[in-house]
Amino acid sequence: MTFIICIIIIALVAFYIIFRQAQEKTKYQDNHYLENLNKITSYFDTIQSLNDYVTWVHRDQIKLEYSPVAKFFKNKTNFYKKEESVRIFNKNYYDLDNYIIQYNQNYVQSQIEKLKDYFDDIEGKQLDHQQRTAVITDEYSNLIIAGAGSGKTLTILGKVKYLIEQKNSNPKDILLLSFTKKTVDELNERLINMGLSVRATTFHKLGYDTIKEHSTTIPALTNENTLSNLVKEFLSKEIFNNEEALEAFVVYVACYMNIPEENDEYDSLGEKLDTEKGIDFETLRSKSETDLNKVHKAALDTIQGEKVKSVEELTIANFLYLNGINYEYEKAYPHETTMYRPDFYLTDYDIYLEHFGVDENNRAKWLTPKNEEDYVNEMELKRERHKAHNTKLLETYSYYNRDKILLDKLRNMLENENVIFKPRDTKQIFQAVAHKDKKFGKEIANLIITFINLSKSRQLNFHKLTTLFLDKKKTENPFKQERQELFLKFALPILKKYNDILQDKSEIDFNDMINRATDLVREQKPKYSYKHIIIDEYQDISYSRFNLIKQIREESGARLICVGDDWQSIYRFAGSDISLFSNFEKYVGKHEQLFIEQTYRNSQALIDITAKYIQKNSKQIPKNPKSKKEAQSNPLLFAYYNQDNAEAVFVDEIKKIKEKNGNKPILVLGRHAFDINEFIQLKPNSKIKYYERNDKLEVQGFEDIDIKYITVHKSKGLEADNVIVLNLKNHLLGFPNKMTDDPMLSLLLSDDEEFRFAEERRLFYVALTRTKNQVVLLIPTEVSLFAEELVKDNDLIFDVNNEIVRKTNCPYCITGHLVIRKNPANHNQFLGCSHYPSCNQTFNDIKILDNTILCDSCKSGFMTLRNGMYGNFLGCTNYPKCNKTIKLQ
Ligand SMILES: Nc1ncnc2c1ncn2[C@@H]1O[C@H](COP(=O)(O)OP(=O)(O)OP(=O)(O)O)[C@@H](O)[C@H]1O
Repeated sequence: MTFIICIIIIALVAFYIIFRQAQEKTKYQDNHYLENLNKITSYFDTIQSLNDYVTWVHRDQIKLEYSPVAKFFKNKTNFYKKEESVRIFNKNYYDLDNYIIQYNQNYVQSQIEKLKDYFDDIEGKQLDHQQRTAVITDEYSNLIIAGAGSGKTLTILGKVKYLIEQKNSNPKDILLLSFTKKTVDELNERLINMGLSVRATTFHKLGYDTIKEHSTTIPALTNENTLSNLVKEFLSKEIFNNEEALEAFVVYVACYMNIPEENDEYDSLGEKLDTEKGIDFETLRSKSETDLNKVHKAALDTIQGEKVKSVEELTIANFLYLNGINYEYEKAYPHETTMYRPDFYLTDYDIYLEHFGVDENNRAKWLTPKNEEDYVNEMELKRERHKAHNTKLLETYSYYNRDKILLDKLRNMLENENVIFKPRDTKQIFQAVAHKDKKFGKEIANLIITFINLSKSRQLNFHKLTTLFLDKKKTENPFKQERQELFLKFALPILKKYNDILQDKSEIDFNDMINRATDLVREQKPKYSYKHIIIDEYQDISYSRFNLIKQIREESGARLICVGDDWQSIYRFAGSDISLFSNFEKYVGKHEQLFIEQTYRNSQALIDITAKYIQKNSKQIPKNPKSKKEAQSNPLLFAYYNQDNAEAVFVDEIKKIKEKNGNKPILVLGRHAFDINEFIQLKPNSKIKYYERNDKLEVQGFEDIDIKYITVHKSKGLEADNVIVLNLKNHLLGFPNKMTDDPMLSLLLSDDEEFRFAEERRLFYVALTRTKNQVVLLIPTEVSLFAEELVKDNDLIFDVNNEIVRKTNCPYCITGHLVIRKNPANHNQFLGCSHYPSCNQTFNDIKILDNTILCDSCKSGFMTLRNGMYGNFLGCTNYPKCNKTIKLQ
């Protein structure tokens, strides 16, 4: 029995084995299987034969091509024993992304080694490692992020040369683009010298050529001043025929142009005052009522009219005036003998108005604890005074600014007191003001131009802009909403008029040209042979230019190489949008990011300062620029001047540069073209002469030095042995120019630029990085925020003798400094704050300037010499409120 069972089992096993073998045989001879196995071989051939940088597009093509094979062999580990290749395939295919990453890294490295000698001589220079990597790396989209003076142009030339000579590219298949005629000319000159037949072109030429080729009608390009002339014309004449625009314009300038910010937004009162400096604080009432000035002239000994001390006060004063509510500013409170001047007195209602710098918890955190305590006590005292004399006091607070509800609150409060609003005729106000102040509202002209350029670049017409605004409206605060609404009421008619004019004349502007070209490419889908599109100065890209390139790529499948420096993006006014750079991924998807950080122009000492300075805005891409260049001396120098000695100081700086550097060229840079005028005397024997025709500055006694004067915008891409930067002034039109960063623009930019003066900071960075040696900053009495910041952040690099470092700061507002003043009544000298009247801190003892010791107990007084029973000692100027003393040996 057992035997029989054994036989059966053996037979079953034998049968099973034979069955399995037969099954295996058919399995391995199955055509489908064999086909797929063959494809594995072809897959490996493809992988083995890769001999170029592999883009993700190419990689995905491979993946797609072999996906049926992959599906077939997925999880089929039982094939592994017989066919090792299936195992290897499964491993490789499902890890292809990493495989290609590794492959590309090896490829770049092997090319670097193989082509060492080749890259040792590009235009006679040895490319550095990052430059070589950038040249060889050839993803479908590439962003090469460079530092100033890091050889962007050399890298681009190296790339073109490499593609043609090493990768057999046809020169016609390379589209090389730059923004200005100047940079294109420079590229072409160098390409010719290198014997390369690729030619660079501007975006405009590309747009124009596209239209010429694909359209039957070729419109004329409008004069570049058409828009600015129209804006000027509209604001000075036509606005009077458009009631709604006129009303909006006056209200905007009066109450909305400057945005009040909560004191807590700043580290100190002084920082707020510094930021607001340059704003015209003369009230609308004073500007439109000439009689008022006469009264003021007599009473307050001022010819400057009614000037207030802060943005909030200006907003309140103008709001009252526009609504026909009579007021007196800082009128002495009549019920007491002590001097108390409430901010506003509403004459027809016997109401006082005070704006207090506190938050919702009655705190003034921007002051030192001691000063805060005094401030809050003072507020309480004011309230008690009004209670005692039974006078009505209305209060507004700094925190209203944070929620942007200052004017709303004010309106409610006044209505509750039955104050009657009798809005004045804005046309009359405008005419009166414009008659007296020819510049009234003119600062807005440039903002309107930028606004129109940006909206045209984004192809936002009248309708789309209104929709966009309504969309954003939901998220904006009431003040900003109102502000935008007003702005659009006068900006949109200008935009409409501009488009109408162009249409009537059958003209287009640069933005139209690019947009039209984009539409043509989209509609007609022309065949392009481009394999590479290289964009120089990519940080200046606008939305419309980007779209044109995107469209051309869709038709050509060309690889994109964008080379730029986001730290140097300075053409927002012409429509450029930095988020196309900083959010590259969002616009192009997968891409390779490369850096070139070795700087050949500036010294390491200068880079340390400038890199720290620009990266304070955390939205700038972090970089680690390096230089092998040692500074000969301080890389940054400060030279102070005033109205009377401007010419002499300028000439003296030229002399000093010559003593140090001989006759090497000097580049003088202004924030605005007119900045140089301050140094040129309007008399025949002026020592400085400026020839606009060729940007030449002739300085008496130094005719043998090549000195050029241009604006920082024009200096982009240039370098010089020495650089002088003018107009480091804290003013609306200083450096920073405070008009360029208006929130109206963020409506049109893809990404809000929240950092204060972000565009101007980049502009200043461009100015600082033009030099091969030193930068001299010419600083007038009102020191620019940027110059102050450099001093504050880099105190070690400046001479201790430097005037700015020796200043004694005011302990109340922190950034003001103490200056000697004279009491007109008794002629006694005392110390006052340079921020007076906005900061009215004083000290009687002027010796504080000779030996400044800030009290470490209250931090708001200074230690001064006192006589006591037991001899001399130092005591705090805040005694008796502060008892701090220091014994003297
Ligand atoms: N690999 C290199 N070796 C030596 N010098 C170099 C190298 N690369 C660039 N340079 C030099 O560095 C200087 C700066 O180069 P370039 O003007 O091309 O810089 P950039 O990046 O365009 O500067 P920026 O953006 O500030 O205008 C030039 O004098 C250039 O010749």
